[in-house]
Amino acid sequence: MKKYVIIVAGGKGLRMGGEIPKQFIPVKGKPVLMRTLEAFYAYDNQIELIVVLPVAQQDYWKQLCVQYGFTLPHRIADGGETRFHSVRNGLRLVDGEGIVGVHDGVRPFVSQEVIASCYDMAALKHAVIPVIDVVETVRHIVSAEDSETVPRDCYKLVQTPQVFTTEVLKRAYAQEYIPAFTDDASVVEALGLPVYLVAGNRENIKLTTPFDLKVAEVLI
Ligand SMILES: Nc1ccn([C@@H]2O[C@H](COP(=O)(O)OP(=O)(O)OP(=O)(O)O)[C@@H](O)[C@H]2O)c(=O)n1
Ligand SMILES: C[C@](O)(CO)[C@H](O)COP(=O)(O)O
Repeated sequence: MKKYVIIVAGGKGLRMGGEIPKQFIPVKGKPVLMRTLEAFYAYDNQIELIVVLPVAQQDYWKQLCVQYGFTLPHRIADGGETRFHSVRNGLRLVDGEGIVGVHDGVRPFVSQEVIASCYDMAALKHAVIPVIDVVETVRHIVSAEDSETVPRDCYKLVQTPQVFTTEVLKRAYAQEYIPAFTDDASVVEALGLPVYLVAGNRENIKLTTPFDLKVAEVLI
């Protein structure tokens, strides 16, 4: 079955701050986004790579590709107002039937095992996401004076790639946007469909703050 991945890199990176958008920051000498694309190409060199970037950054990305000799074939879609809108723009370039993953451009440390298990299970279950255990105690906060410990086994941390049959993801993204759509699973669930969980890898962090960049330098 044909495979696609939509790599979303259309955000503003406000929590990271800095001069360069976080997806272009070099980690051990190579921009994060290139490392992310390479992870999917290493999994399957026939996978169709779709990169979502703000219109204003697309020329810069093309320059970086020349500068770094980056030649993996990929198509570019325009970033949108939210992650939801960026995914929807990327999905417009998915033209056939198959399996489509959505992955954050700023998660370069996804393992080959996790990519493979998400795509393998998606063919059977239609909607699959990787999750990891919560490793600290969790409190539910009502107010500064009113909070309580909750059972952490009832919660998981959600990663990407989130992988679906193309039919399911296209139907999901035809819905109206609501702010509760923070990932692709939440969009698919709004159709009333179940989402299947597989084990993620703990290194698959989302580079969100400057602290994460320090961790990234030691993960390579
Ligand atoms: N309009 C948007 C917003 C987010 N993303 C992408 O979704 C992923 C996860 O989002 P996050 O890490 O929260 O990125 P930003 O929205 O850029 O960060 P911030 O909230 O700090 O501005 C990132 O790869 C980001 O580029 C996107 O493609 N389009
Ligand atoms: C999609 C996601 O990476 C799953 O963990 C995450 O929700 C995106 O980050 P955001 O902070 O919600 O934009």
